[in-house]
Amino acid sequence: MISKIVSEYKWKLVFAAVLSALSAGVSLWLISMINGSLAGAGMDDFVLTFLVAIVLLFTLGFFSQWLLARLGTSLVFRIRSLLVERVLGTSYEQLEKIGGHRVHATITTDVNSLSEALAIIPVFVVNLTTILLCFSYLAYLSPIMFTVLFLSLGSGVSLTAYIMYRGARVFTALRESEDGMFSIFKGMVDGSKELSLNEARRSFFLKQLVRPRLEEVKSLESNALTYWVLTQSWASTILFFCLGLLVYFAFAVYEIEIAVLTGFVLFTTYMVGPLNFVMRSFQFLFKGRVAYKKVQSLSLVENQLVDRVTDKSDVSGWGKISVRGLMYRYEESGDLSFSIGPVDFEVSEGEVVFIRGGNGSGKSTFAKALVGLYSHCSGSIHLGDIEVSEKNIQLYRNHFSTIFSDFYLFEHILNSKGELVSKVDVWSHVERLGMADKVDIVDGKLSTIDLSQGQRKRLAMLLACAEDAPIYLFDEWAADQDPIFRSYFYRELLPAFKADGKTVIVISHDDKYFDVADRMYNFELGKAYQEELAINELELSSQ
Ligand SMILES: Nc1ncnc2c1ncn2[C@@H]1O[C@H](COP(=O)(O)OP(=O)(O)OP(=O)(O)O)[C@@H](O)[C@H]1O
Repeated sequence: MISKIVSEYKWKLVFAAVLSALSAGVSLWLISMINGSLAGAGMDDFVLTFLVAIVLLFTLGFFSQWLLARLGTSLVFRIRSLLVERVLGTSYEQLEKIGGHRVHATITTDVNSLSEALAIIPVFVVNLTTILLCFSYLAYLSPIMFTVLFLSLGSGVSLTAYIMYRGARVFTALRESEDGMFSIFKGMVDGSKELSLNEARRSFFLKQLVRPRLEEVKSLESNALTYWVLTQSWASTILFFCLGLLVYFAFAVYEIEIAVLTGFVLFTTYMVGPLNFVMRSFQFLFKGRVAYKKVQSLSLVENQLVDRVTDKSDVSGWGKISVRGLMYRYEESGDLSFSIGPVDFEVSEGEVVFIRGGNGSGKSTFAKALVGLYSHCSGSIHLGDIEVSEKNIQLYRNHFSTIFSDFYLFEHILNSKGELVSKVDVWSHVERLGMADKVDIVDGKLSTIDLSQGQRKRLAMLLACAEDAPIYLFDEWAADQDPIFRSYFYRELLPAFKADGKTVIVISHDDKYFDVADRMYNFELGKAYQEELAINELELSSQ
């Protein structure tokens, strides 16, 4: 991802670096001009040349800084966009493994660190070049004095490098700890009801979870900052130490012309700025490196088709979905890892299929695998005669509209082509779902989603109906409905969907309505059993 961004911004980065280098070059020119005057060079053209240099310094300095500021904001925009595209392109399975809080932390924290590091690179290179130019000039001025400067500065910089290395390790630990902090913040927002209500839990949460974690972050942060402040102060100190050494050397050890010594003093003093910048940059570069590793560790996938839309109503005539020997295991350490399968399952076009089973028996896990959310399954899924594979998985997924028990209700209502619906097209669904007096649809958007859980589920069904996919999958949808609407769902809505040619897969604990099913599967400990006889039994019970 970074190489892609760097190649996109290559010329802008180079241009900013060239402008900054020219600006630094003009500064050096000014200093050598002043040094020349101090050494007794003529003053004939001094004023004019000096003024030209000053104007150049301002113009180049302004444009290089302005360009870099714009570059910084463009980089944040580009990295953020790319990262969002990658999150959207990455499978649900992978995101579930990563954890929402880590993705969120990366989008907010790592993007800034990465763009800061990238934006600083041109100025870093320029300052480093300035230091090298100063060195070359000083080496030319007096090789012996330069050797003294180089050796003293070199040993100081080696010590700085060691301090920075230690500091970088703290930054990695700090970033890991921040992930934990974001997870706690997520719990605080998601669990605000429970925390507001329950004093003991709130106190435990604050004392045992929040404070220790914040303390840890604070201590790591101040540790890291100590290293950087140490580096900064050391960089300035070492230069002045070198200056003193040079003066001592020039007078007491080795007789040096005063003009040469002035040159050394001027240039070494000038180097304080660039050297400080280079030292300060390491903090951002190290942070950027940690952020880069963090982004890489998420294994987000580049997906060129992330904004493609296929008309869902075009995916008809599929006949039958046949699942054979499907197995899936959650990645977890130890013996506690749950797995489903081998599962054999079938659903034909126009059927209403029920899935039942105890809590934790694997119904939702199977449903996610069935609709193509879990790709690392063994066994096979056939859509008609076609085997579902990596190549056609999105086409397969387009057959489904789902409402899982942990669904997210989006505000915008889209049709099968992914366009915003008009109110007249979907209002009959709103009425059918008993929501006409609760919401309106304005420009394809729900007027409100601040509703009860049962009502939000009805709106989720409205969104599913608007999408017009051939297969609906409802995971314990009726669990939050009142008895009247629950009965309406099983007795009226499901048959109506079937009459409209839809295929419906329903995960349900409502044994009172199992007679609605054309086919029924029972899950136990991750295994599925088709129940032919149970329907007859339930028909009796419902009479
Ligand atoms: N994200 C996950 N990571 C790891 N394991 C999981 C995850 N989600 C579920 N499991 C495991 O899978 C098991 C089955 O969960 P699943 O949600 O499929 O059950 P279910 O039959 O739908 O239950 P319920 O009727 O309570 O909704 C759980 O007991 C748990 O061990």
